[in-house]
Amino acid sequence: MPRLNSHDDFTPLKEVIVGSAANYVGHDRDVSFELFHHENLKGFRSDWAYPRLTRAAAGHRESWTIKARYAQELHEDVEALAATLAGLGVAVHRPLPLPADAAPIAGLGWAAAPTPALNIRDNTLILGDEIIETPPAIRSRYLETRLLAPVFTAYWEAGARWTTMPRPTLTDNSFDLSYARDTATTLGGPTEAIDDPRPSPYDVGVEMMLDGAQVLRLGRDLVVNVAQENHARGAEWLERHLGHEYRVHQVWRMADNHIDSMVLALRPGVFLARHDGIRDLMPEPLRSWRYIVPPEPDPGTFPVYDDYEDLVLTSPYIDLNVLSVDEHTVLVNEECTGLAKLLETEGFDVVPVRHRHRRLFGGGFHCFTLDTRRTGGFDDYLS
Ligand SMILES: NC(=[NH2+])NCCC[C@H](N)C(=O)O
Repeated sequence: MPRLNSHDDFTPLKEVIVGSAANYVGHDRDVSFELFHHENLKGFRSDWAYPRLTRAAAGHRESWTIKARYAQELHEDVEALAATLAGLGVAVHRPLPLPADAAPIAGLGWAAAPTPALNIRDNTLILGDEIIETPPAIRSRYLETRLLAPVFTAYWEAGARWTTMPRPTLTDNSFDLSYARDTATTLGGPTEAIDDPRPSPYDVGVEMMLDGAQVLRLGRDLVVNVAQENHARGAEWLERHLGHEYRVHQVWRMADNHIDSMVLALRPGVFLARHDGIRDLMPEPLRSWRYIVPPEPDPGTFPVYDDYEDLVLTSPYIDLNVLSVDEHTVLVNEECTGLAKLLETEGFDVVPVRHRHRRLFGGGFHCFTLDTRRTGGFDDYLS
């Protein structure tokens, strides 16, 4: 195994981990899930269609089944993504697949059904030669990085540093609700009301939670999205851990959590951004970069889902979540022709890749991958 080296999202990609969609059967709609996906779920009208789910408020686990056809199609698309990357000469590593009959996992005072290591950008941050497992905010994802342990072990054996941020207990009282309160139209819903935390003997107060996908990596500069106190504590940990070598730029509420469908760096000096206002939310030294803004998403390019049965977890801007193979080559959803054309006009080579159910499973190509070796170094892109 060569050495872990990944400082950015755009220098030539040599090795990557591609997530696994195997056995993605459903979601446990507990308080941690409802809160994390609040922005996309708040408009979801199932609260009156599924009164039976109010049972969850009494402490039952409620699971939400994903239609087998969608899970199968997702699995096909993810396997094809891995094959495309391998075809481009990138060494592809994979997590362990979630077993078909995975038993629920348990923490102190809770249990949740695990989901596969699919959106692997979320729970790990690669900074140079260091693997940092970040503290999950969703209970069902608590052990997700264990499915990556064989790959991480191989990198560790080849000299990587391997760190785990403090693990949260994830009781109801661990969560800062302020972002959801400030932005929501309704709180709670069909399952567990997020603004009615139940006391637990394991309560430790508001905890550190930060996903790798809240961090944009640019060599020695990191842009970290902070939307509430859980994130602020995670960002503070990162600053103390990294010391003075890195410049950590906190941005306030660019998104509810992940920023990789808001802004991605395509090459030094060029961002892909959801809208031009992103520029003003970025740290001052990055406002002079060029911001490429794709055309508004075309609703006709998404599969038609059932309003009541299919949980839509992402915004229609999810196709902005591209993956760069180098400073000229970008993997783009084949349905997103507007974005592909624009990137071609800008001088990029576009590799179209199929990904049908990006709205059901929370991510696009950037979310589903974790680049472990690129040629770029600990560079200063601001000077
Ligand atoms: N790393 C990820 N899972 N990113 C996905 C972010 C999706 C974002 N919440 C949206 O609705 O567009």
